[in-house]
Amino acid sequence: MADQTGQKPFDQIISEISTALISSDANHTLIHIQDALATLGTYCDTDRCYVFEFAEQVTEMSNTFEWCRTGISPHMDELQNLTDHDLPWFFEQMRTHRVMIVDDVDKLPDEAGDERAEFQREAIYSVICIGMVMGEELIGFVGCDMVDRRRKWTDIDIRRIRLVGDMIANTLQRIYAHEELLNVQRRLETANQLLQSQATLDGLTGIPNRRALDERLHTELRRALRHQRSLSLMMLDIDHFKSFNDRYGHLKGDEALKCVAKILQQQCQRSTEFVARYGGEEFVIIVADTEFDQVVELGNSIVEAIEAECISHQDSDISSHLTASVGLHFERPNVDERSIDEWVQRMVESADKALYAAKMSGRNQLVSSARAAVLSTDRNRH
Ligand SMILES: Nc1nc2c(ncn2[C@@H]2O[C@H](COP(=O)(O)OP(=O)(O)OP(=O)(O)O)[C@@H](O)[C@H]2O)c(=O)[nH]1
Repeated sequence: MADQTGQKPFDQIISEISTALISSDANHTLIHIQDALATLGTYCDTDRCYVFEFAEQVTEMSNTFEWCRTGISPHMDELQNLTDHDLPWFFEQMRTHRVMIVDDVDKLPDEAGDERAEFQREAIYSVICIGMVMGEELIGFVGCDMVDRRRKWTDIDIRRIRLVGDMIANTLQRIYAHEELLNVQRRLETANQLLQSQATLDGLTGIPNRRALDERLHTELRRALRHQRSLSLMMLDIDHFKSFNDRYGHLKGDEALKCVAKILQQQCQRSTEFVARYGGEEFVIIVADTEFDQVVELGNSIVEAIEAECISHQDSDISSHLTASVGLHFERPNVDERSIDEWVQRMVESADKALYAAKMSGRNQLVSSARAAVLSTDRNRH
């Protein structure tokens, strides 16, 4: 209800601002805090109203909101990061009593010399600061200044300032909680991304692992079936890697695996090509939508590039350098009653058989599944 001058009562306006604050977003929240200070300043007939927030366990403070009557100079910009070395008496008052009420700045005690000088610099005659408390913690204060005139602060002034202080403290608590929530959310997203990449990348070589391969193979098969395009799978296995490890040690073995992974990535840079570590000393290359001859060419150039890297392997009976064998399965999948899993299984088994044939027929070479079938028939014949 409005009074005789047509003004709404102070408590009613503050209650309206408080209601608006509860449902407002971050930007409007700041405007509503500013409105609350303006209402406080106007109703209490002060010259300046402001909020300071404490930091570093109430040893530092900054002016974060300020309202000034027309003609009164603002000081917010210069009142940042003030410490208890700058204003020791003031900090002590706030920490101990959580209020500071000064009717006459000239009558401040001797130990408040720094404070008196600061208030006089700002032409403040009377000042009042009421602490804002969150739980048990002093988080800041709401203050009012009288400029160029003295004033005896009344109980009504104190009640009004405290009311606005409580409302702002609750609002700041909500803002802090929201910011903290956003921070936690950001940290969770980063952790999730890391977990995701750790779950799909091989720890030693940094290339996709078997899990990633599985996903990609299913995706590529679906695409190949949909568009009636070819799909190839190459399984690569380092030759005599056990004897390499035995002669040069496991660490050198790890280095060799990293080197092979790097060669594979260099050789397979098209978007239709995908390289993964299958496990142990085995790697897999998926090649989508590429003709058989080109896939064979790519496979052969991988075999050559690995030997050309000249990683010494004195215990190999094929070459004095590390070599690898490749089994290739080329497929033009047709839509039939087979499930994707069955298609995947067929391709992997077939490439694996071809790899076995490559090993059996001398290593350091590529064998395709078609030739592997011929080789196995030959073997049966002998
Ligand atoms: N250094 C190292 N060695 C590995 C790793 N994973 C598997 N190996 C080794 O790879 C070797 C594979 O040996 P085998 O499966 O007997 O095959 P191979 O000696 O390569 O013989 P062929 O495949 O027939 O040419 C084993 O000695 C494994 O310990 C690894 O991450 N690091």
